[in-house]
Amino acid sequence: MAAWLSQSVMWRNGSWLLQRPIAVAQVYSRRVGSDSSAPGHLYTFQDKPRTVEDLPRVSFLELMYRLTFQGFLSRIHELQIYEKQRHGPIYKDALKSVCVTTPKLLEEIMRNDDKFPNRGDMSLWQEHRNLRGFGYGPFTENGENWYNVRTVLNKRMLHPKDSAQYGDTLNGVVTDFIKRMYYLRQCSPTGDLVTNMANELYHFSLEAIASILFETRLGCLEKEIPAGTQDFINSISKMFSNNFVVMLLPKWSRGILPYWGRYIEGWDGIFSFATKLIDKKMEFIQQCLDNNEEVKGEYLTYLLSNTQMSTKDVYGNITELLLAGVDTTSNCLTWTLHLLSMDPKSQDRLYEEVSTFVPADQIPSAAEVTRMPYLKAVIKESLRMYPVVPMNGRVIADKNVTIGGYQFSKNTHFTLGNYAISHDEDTFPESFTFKPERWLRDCHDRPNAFGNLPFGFGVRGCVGRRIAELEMYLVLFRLIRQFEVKPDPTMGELKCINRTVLIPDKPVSLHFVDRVSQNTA
Ligand code: HEM
Repeated sequence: MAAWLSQSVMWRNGSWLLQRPIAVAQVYSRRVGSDSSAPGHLYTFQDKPRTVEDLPRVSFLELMYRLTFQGFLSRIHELQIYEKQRHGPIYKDALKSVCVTTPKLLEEIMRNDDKFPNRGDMSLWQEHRNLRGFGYGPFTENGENWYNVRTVLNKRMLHPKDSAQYGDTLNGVVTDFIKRMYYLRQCSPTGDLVTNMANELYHFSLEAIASILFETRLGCLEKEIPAGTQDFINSISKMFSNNFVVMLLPKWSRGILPYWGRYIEGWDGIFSFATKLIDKKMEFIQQCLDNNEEVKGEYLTYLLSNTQMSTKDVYGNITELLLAGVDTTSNCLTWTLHLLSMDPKSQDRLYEEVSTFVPADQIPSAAEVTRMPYLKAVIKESLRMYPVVPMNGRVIADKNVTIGGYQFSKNTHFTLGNYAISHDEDTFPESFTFKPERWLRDCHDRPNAFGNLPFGFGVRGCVGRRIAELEMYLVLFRLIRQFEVKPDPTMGELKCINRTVLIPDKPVSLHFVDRVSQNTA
């Protein structure tokens, strides 16, 4: 597993998108009639409709018991399913947030979302930006300012035709990754084993997103990873592993205990890496202008030369994009390869598609991969089974809302239990079985779209979605066309744990059997 992920021990309200509990936890006693689990109907025994007071509740002590004695701390995503079984699909959690765990309830929330949707309190991240004079990025910004930021960031990124322009850049990274796979296989005793795929894919994802954001190659796929890049990876680890502790400790302890200092050092390392690359690009653009040359470039050039964004805001935005673009795609790819290795039938079907869609000597284009139904279905099903972001949040601030038949006042915080939702048996029969076919157009019963929203929903949905998908399609296509992926029998059963994102509980080893030498043998 990528070094920083394995070191990262935080549980930030279960989600990397929400970095602090919304309020101090309180212990509640259950009210009479509160354990009904039939949302969507008004309360029949009272004149007034149900309110938040009528919801089933998880107490703080119960939560502590589950995390410690029942071992849910590293399996917080599974706790969603556990609590759903006990309390029904909507309940109040120990941190005063209302949890929803069915596609229908999720849809109700999303359809009532604010004009400027809000995931919750991000003040801890904002504090670092304030301290160092950096602007806020898409995660830390809220309200109208967030909307203005997104209007700029969305261009050249969000629309499929925008992401398609990065096809060649990404293909260059994929080519280097395939070369690295050959090198790693060669180094293994069997000649085809790669022993820490998550780590390899982490480097691939970092190289890929940096090649788009900074329009430069970092060298993460070389035999030796450059020192500066390794410092950046370590800084991410440092920031995340201290984030949770800092969140729990009172502010007065910051000068006494080491965590705050480490947390800030982590952020400083992340920003130092990103700002150096941005400064380099600014110098390049200035040189072009001084020489009366046309300024050509992709994402960063666009932000620096075609928008009104100040330099401190470019620093803030690009750094947050970079942070979001690494462990998300790398983990999804790790799970996808694992699932395919365990399911030869699905892998054969995927191989058939990739080997017939594009001639064997050609590298697929962005347009080609986005037209391949089975390839897309495989990624979608992998994200359903292992949603990279297993829990998300929304604060509905504009208005009072009725969700599942309960009335909620403005500013209610909702926790969206993505993991329980995408394992909802009514929507996904045999929800723990990998079935990419569910997502094919000719499937009779295509599932409710709200059952699987791995990239979120609406205007606040993932800005990197199209780039992430393209990157994953291109690399998966090439890997499966080149190799038959087989499990390593010595690895044992792979379990899923929650470390910010859903990661495997041990390093993933896979055999990559070369299809060409296999066919000619
Ligand atoms: C498998 C890959 C990815 C998954 C599953 C994923 C998932 C998500 C989810 C669930 C959200 C929250 C959306 C919401 O609240 O409705 C989000 C937000 C975000 N993602 Fe991604 N993401 C992925 C890759 C990326 C990449 C590659 C980038 C960078 C290019 C990125 C940048 C962001 C940013 C900046 C936000 C915050 C958007 C905002 O608040 O306006 N993500 N992502």
